[in-house]
Amino acid sequence: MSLRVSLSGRIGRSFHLDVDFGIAAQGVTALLGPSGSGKTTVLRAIAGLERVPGTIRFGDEAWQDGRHFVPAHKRPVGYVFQGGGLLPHLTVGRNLIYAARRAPPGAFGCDDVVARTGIGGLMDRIPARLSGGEMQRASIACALLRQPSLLLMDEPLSALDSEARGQFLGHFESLLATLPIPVIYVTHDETEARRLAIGCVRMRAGALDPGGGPLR
Ligand SMILES: Nc1ncnc2c1ncn2[C@@H]1O[C@H](COP(=O)(O)OP(=O)(O)OP(=O)(O)O)[C@@H](O)[C@H]1O
Repeated sequence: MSLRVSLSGRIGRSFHLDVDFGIAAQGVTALLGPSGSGKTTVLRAIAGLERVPGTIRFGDEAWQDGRHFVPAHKRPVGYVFQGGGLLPHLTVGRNLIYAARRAPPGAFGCDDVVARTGIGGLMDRIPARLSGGEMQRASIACALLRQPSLLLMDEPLSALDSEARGQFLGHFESLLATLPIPVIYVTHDETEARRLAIGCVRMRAGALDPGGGPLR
């Protein structure tokens, strides 16, 4: 299902967000822009974690409009944060069970998700014993087991050094390309966006960047 986002309002004392864009029903869309341009705020608004005036529609459902605001826990959204989002006291396997137990029935089976993310050998590890790349793969697995209809990723590779990032990008490329749901991938790295995404939304200072153009 496609997503339509139209938001306009002030965040805090001085930041004004004003965006209007749609993304395709499938594939990866990069949300690109310099630091402080409002990318995370847009992602948080889509997830229902931030209230910004405007409308957000997913397929024929209104997640927010002038009258309704669907709370975060009722939006079928998976969210992968910069440093991962695993519960630190649980092993990877227990994190997966925890994520799956709280989810509705859906398209992503446990074996399929473990195979896609390549984390079969990590089940008994606690998050503190994972590398940055392993942490991100396990976080993606947890996000998918929550059976999202839309996956949001906020600079998932930013905590990795450049060597790990290079190694991980290839794996990530095939993982994201085969997901049957739309993905919004926040980054300020044009190369990363070009490798992973089929389209992009560019932001600058809280608005869409009119001079941004397509991925290059
Ligand atoms: N809850 C808030 N209260 C006040 N200001 C906020 C809030 N959330 C974000 N901001 C401000 O909004 C602006 C955009 O922040 P945001 O994190 O969305 O940018 P970003 O493009 O994701 O940046 P980065 O790439 O550095 O993560 C910043 O100036 C930030 O200080």
